[in-house]
Amino acid sequence: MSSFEGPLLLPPSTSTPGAPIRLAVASLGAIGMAVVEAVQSGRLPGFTIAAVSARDIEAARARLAPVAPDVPVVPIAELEPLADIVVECAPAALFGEIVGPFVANGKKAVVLSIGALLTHGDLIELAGRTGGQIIAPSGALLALDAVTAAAEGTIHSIKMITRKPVKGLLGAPYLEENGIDIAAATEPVKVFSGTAREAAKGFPANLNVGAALALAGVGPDATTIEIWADPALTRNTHRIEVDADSASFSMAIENIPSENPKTGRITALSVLAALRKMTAPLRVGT
Ligand SMILES: NC(=O)C1=CN([C@@H]2O[C@H](COP(=O)(O)OP(=O)(O)OC[C@H]3O[C@@H](n4cnc5c(N)ncnc54)[C@H](OP(=O)(O)O)[C@@H]3O)[C@@H](O)[C@H]2O)C=CC1
Ligand SMILES: O=C([O-])CC(=O)C(=O)O
Repeated sequence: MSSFEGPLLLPPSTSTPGAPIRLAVASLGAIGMAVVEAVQSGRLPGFTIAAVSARDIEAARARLAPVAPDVPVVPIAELEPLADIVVECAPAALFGEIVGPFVANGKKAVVLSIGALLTHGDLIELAGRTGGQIIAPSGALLALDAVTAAAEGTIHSIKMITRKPVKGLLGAPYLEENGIDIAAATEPVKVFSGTAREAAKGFPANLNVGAALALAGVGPDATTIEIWADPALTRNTHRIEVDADSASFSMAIENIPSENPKTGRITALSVLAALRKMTAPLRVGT
């Protein structure tokens, strides 16, 4: 259930026709900073960074200074009036606080903490009532185009096997709650096998891709996830295996970590691609 308890069903606010689409970025970690840098460098024509939120406002101002010195850094609660779309790329616990005001006002939210969507169904319903939209880009995963297409028919089974370097999994609540110590692992260790719902709860900062796969396909209780800690790996790898009445496919991605070892570099690029598709005269892929 969402913690958001703000105003409901306000009329959508409109931006001036022809004006750039105003983005709010919450927060300024590996993904947020990469998005800000790309927009500021002109890689995404038609968009502007209107505001950013951060835990440490002064530190964020210092980080922005070389690329976006004029962009205001404000508390999360002040973002919505300043922007048309929010890019949610903060810790999952802040999801409702960030996304709620935008969808309540009929606006779009591009969300990365997709695991949090499994407990914020109310915000999806709210967006349905206000005309807002929650957009979950492919992020660090691949093949969601084929999974959504297959889900229009019947998917018999869907599974993801994730293998990460040890530092891509350290600190996950599931490991701590179950006394699983991977810090000294010298060979691959299977640390989890279960549903996407259980994986999202146990690995909230490490496995948003499992929730994305579940939401694209057959839901969090029918999607199976296996997680391995592999000390020999340098990349976060995800392999998905789908058996459907339209096709069978298996695909894998090897993500080069960003400055945050839990997060693949491709994730921020996926946000840019999703934003670009919103206004592009040609859209490729579902
Ligand atoms: N959908 C997908 O495929 C993927 C999703 N993700 C998810 O995207 C989200 C962002 O990832 P990433 O950029 O790598 O994360 P980072 O840890 O790099 O950044 C998170 C940012 O949030 C800030 N923050 C922490 N607490 C607060 C607070 N109370 N108020 C405001 N800001 C706060 C942090 O500030 P500080 O540095 O001061 O702590 C940091 O700047 C995460 O939920 C992650 O799990 C990541 C990868 C792939
Ligand atoms: O899903 C996530 O949160 C991050 C991830 O696995 C990746 O970047 O490869």
